[in-house]
Amino acid sequence: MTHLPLPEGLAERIRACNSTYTVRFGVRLRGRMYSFTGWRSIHSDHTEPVKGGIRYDPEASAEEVEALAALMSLKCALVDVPFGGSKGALRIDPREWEVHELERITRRFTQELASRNLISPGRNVPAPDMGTGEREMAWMADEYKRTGHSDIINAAACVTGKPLARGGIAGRTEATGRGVQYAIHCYLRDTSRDGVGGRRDLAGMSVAVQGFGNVGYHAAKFLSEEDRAHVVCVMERDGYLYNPDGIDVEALKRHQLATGGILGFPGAEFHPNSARGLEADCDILIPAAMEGAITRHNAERIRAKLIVEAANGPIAFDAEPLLTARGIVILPDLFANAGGVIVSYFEWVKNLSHISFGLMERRRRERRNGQLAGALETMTGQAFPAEIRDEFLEGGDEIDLVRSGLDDVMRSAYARMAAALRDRPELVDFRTAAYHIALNRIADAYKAIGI
Ligand SMILES: NC(=O)c1ccc[n+]([C@@H]2O[C@H](COP(=O)([O-])OP(=O)(O)OC[C@H]3O[C@@H](n4cnc5c(N)ncnc54)[C@H](O)[C@@H]3O)[C@@H](O)[C@H]2O)c1
Repeated sequence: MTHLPLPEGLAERIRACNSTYTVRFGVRLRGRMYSFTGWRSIHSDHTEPVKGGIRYDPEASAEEVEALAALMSLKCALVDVPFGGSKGALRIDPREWEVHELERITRRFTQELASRNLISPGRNVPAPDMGTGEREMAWMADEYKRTGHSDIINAAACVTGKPLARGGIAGRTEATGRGVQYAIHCYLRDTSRDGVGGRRDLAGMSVAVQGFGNVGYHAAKFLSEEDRAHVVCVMERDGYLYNPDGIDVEALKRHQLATGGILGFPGAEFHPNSARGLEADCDILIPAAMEGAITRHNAERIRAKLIVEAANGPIAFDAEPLLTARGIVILPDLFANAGGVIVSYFEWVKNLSHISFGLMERRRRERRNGQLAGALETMTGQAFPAEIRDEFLEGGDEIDLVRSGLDDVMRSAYARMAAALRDRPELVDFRTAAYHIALNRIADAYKAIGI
């Protein structure tokens, strides 16, 4: 916080997590009792509700959850969504349990959280993260509704990332991957920077992705299908695939779903040492799996010109200077993977307002296009033929509203970082600029309420 003079004590106040709850509970499964440990950490409740995903991971720990909760506070402040930061985890390997067992465990975990106000539409709103998805969110929302702690009218807003049929919003599942794509677009549009090796068009650029789960798969899909980038390398737990001509992302997803891994995929060369894929020849590297993937041990061998942090904290603290010294640009996690929390905010607002966004968007377009059609008819003195008029008046759907909203918020956050970098030369890179903006916002909130 050396670039940000704060009143005495405030930096300390912001740095520390407000609270971290450990929950331990038992579930009777397979004829015996199994014990589970989980956490929900609240970093900063300067704005409520607090927000952050829940991950299912056998390596989860309280320290990791606290660090991720702090990152959520910064992320929300940077992109200007009105949430404080929180994060949760359950120490479990979801692949070891049947679906009906996972459901019982998740429902029991939800009861533990609900009894401590750690899941609540107005206080604390979880979302999916590593190892969880819309299925777990649907179970959580349903269980929350049944607890005595439920705010029944707004119960659906107690978690985001739900399936559409259970109060979710169009585009949430792919929102983080979509945000990664928009983050890259923002960077390439910025003419004050060099682009990627002097290039600004994603078509033909080579991309490597670590982690082919929710975030990694969607980012790879949009970049290859819509921007015509070549996804040349995909890393997963079992190894990495490399094809300099580009990997068929959809075919690989089908293969992964059918076999549980990427081994045996016919469209690329397989290498068993997964982490070596980080060093593959590519323009853009997208780590989208776990923390600390890039360390001081492999940083010197990274060949990408741009690293986009789709995962939280994929670059170790001491690896970053080694990368930036070589001119590698980093789009930091609090910006690059904010798409999830941004669209979560839309979902939360939708649940609380009890309004169908699709309907709203259709009405808005109908009004606007109706006025336009009227003006054109007056100018030309001719009425539109009925079928053309109908097509012209046809409204968009919820997904259009979500995408344009996400794009808007990402562009604004990027513009704030770029302006900070331009106005304050001491902020040397995007991460420092992002931290500066976010910490300022949080500090202002604390100063306003008096600490
Ligand atoms: N889901 C979201 O909306 C969201 C939002 C913001 C940030 N994130 C972050 O993005 C990252 C990925 O989250 P996700 O939701 O896509 O999780 P996910 O569980 O859907 O996917 C993670 C993928 O990474 C793979 N993986 C795990 N260990 C690996 C390793 N050592 N090498 C290569 N691959 C490995 C897994 O097999 C899995 O396919 C996490 O850091 C998460 O915190 C997710």
